[in-house]
Amino acid sequence: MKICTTIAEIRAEVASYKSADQVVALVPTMGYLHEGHMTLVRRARAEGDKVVVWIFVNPTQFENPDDLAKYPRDTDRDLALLRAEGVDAVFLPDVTEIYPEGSETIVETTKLANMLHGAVRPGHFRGVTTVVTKFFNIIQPDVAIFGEKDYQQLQVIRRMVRDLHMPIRIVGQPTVREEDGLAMSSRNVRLAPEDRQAAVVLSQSLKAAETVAATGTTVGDLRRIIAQTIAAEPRAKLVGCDIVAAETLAEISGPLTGTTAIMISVEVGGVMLIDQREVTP
Ligand SMILES: Nc1ncnc2c1ncn2[C@@H]1O[C@H](COP(=O)(O)OP(=O)(O)OP(=O)(O)O)[C@@H](O)[C@H]1O
Ligand SMILES: CC(C)(CO)[C@@H](O)C(=O)[O-]
Ligand code: BAL
Repeated sequence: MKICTTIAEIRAEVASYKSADQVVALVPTMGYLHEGHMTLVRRARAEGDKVVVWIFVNPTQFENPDDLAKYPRDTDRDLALLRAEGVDAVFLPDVTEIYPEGSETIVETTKLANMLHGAVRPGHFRGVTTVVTKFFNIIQPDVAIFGEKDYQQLQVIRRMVRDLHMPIRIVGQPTVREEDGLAMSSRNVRLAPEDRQAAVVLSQSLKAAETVAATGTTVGDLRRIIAQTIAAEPRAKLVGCDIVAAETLAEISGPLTGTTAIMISVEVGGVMLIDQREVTP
C-alpha cells in the first residue's frame, strides 16, 4: 500500500494507474476508521480497479473549534486496517499542503449547503465542498464513495459534481450500525457509557417513524413521533429534525406521498450525533 503525504506523490501514483487504463475509486474520510468506512472501501473495490483512500481532518468544515480539537485520530491503526483491506494508496496530507498560506477560494452549493443540517452548522458544507473539490482535482478519481449516513452531504456532493461538470461518478453506500441500531460514527468513542446507551434513541425514533409511515401518515405526525421518542430519553436533546423529499431535500408538508428523508441531529452528553432514514408511505 502506497502512503502519500504530498500532492506530487499521490498525483504520480494515480498517474501510474491511469496510464494502465485502470479505473480509480476514491473513499474520502476523516480517519479513525470503523466498519462503516470499511464497507465504503469494499464498495470502492467493486467499483474500480484501484482503491485510493484519503484521511484528512478538514479544519474548514468544523464550525466549532472544540469539536475539531477533540476529533479522534489514530493513523497507525487506520493504516493497518486499510492495508488489511488491500487498499492501493492512502493520501494523508498536512493541513498546510491542502491549505497553503494565502488560500482563499471556496466552493459552495449556495442553497443546499445552508438549509437543514447546514443551518445548524453554518459554513460546514462549504468546508466540505471546498475540500472535496481540492481532493477531486488532486486525485482525479473516476468514482467516489460516500456514506448515506451523512445524507445531506451526499446530496450536496451530487449537486456540486453536477453543477461544476466534474467527470466523477458519486456512489452512496448504506449506513452500517452497531448491534443495538446506533449508526457507527467516529464520534461515538466520545460517548460516556450511559450516553452510549442513551444514543440508541436516535435509531429507535427513526424506526418508530418508519413503522408509522408505512401505514400512511403526515409530516406533522412523523415530527411528533421523533420528538416524543427523543424526549423520553433525558440524556438526549433533539437539535434538528428535517423531514424532506428524498434526494432533492425539498420542503414537504401534509400527507406523505413519496419517498421521504428524515434527518435528525441529537446531542447526547455534549456529542452531536446524526442519523437518517428514507421512509415510504
Ligand atoms: N456508519 C456508517 N456507515 C456507512 N458509511 C459511513 C458510516 N459512518 C460514516 N460513513 C461515511 O464515511 C465517510 C467518512 O466519514 P467520516 O470520516 O466523517 O466518519 P464518521 O464516522 O461519519 O465520523 P463523524 O460522523 O464522527 O465525523 C463519509 O462518506 C460517511 O458518510
Ligand atoms: C467528505 C469528508 C471526508 C470531507 O472532509 C467528510 O465530510 C466526511 O468524512 O464525511
Ligand atoms: N461525516 C461528517 C463530517 C463532519 O461531521 O464534520
